Amino acid sequence: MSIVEEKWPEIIEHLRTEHEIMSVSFNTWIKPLTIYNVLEDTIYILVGSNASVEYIEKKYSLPLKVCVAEILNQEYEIVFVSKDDERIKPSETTIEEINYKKQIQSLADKANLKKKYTFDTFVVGKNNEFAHSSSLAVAESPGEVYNPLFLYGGVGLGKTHLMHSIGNFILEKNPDAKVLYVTSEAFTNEVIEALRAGRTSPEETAMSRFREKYRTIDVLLIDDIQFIIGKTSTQEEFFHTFNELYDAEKQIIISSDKPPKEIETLEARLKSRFEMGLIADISSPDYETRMAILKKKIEIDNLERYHIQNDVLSYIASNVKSNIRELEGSLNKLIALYRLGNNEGEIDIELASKALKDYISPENKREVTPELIIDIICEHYNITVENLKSNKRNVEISFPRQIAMYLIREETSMPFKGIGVLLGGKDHSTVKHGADKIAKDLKEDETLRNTIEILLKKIDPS
Ligand SMILES: Nc1ncnc2c1ncn2[C@@H]1O[C@H](COP(=O)(O)OP(=O)(O)OP(=O)(O)O)[C@@H](O)[C@H]1O
Repeated sequence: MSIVEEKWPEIIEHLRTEHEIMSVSFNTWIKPLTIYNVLEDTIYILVGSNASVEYIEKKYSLPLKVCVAEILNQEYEIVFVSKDDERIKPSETTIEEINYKKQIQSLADKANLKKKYTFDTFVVGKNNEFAHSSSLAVAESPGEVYNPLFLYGGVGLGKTHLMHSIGNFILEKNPDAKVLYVTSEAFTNEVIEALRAGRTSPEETAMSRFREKYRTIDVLLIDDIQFIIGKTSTQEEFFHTFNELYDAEKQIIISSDKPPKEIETLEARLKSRFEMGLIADISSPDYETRMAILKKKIEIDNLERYHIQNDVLSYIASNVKSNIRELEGSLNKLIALYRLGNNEGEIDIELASKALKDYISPENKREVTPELIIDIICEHYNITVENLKSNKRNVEISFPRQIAMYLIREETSMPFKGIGVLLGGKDHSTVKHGADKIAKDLKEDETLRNTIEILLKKIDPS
């Protein structure tokens, strides 16, 4: 049973309470809905024979999408289908294809790979063509051509996307390959945990399990290596992992914000290892590439129905220049604003300029604002901003929320009261308690210190 099916009763209950759906409506429209299938980021929902797909789509598609994201912490497209819909009468081959896709999906989950990041969805421009072709070569012949492959470039320019594309490509061609994508934060935290467990248990089983896990991999992708730098024990562990994998001709792919020689605190022996393979950089995209990326995103996310005109896209592409994550964020914000305004009229430049307000400051320089901190925390923990601002108490949400309280307080001059308002109406004492708790835990908890250090570098990379 997929996680979506497992959580379905909770999702519709959440929909019922959040949207105050009357029981007659709930029983007529929502209760009979069943999950037909979940493929990648799309949930196919079967509508009962007495209901109209169009009606349910119009009325409940968006609220349901939001509830799914809130409960599962992941966004899905929702597609309603009726029993006689062509899409659910698969031929023999499509059943096979579906099963194959499901198998690949579960392998990708194990490898920590996001299925949406593939070479097909990556737009190639002058800024990234070398990194792209090197990545493709590595994906086609892992361990054979460029080892290690070292990708570097500024924030939000597609390094992670390319790494996942390599991993997904390899798994698609060879489902038996042992692929593992890991951020250097996760790697560091695993080292810290294994060392801690080793100190309390004499057999040091945690450390040997850690080594066993990392040294039996065929393809190791390690993202944002700059964050392990300066931590002796982690560098040491990484050095040994690297050597073992390299000697066994296993593929290693590393990303960083700088080339190895410019990472000052990187140990010389690691620097020279990284320089043994191929180093490829990604720079900021030019205008044409930015336009192509916006168009690709419209295609992938099925946003054609908003009929966004070229002049509006061009306005976004001309103003958001140096970070593709922000380019995508501007488009999402534009659509969110349009929906909030009851979808009236056309999406025009005036609306686009409102959407861009948070993304560009006068000199196109990024300021450390509370909103930026919230965006970074949500992305880091893979949760939605709505969830962060909600009143949910589960630790997956409440912990990042407390981190937000702490970091906004530390990094901006916003008072507790203002932070509370920004975080969905929390009161002064809740915010103070959250921020104080993180400050206190930081003194004892090395893993938390590592995480906060990384978040701070993401907030202000300079
Ligand atoms: N060439 C591209 N084509 C399509 N989408 C892209 C491209 N480059 C980046 N993106 C998108 O931009 C967003 C940010 O990219 P990504 O997370 O890969 O950046 P990054 O370089 O790893 O950033 P960070 O330094 O923060 O780790 C992602 O949603 C990604 O899909």
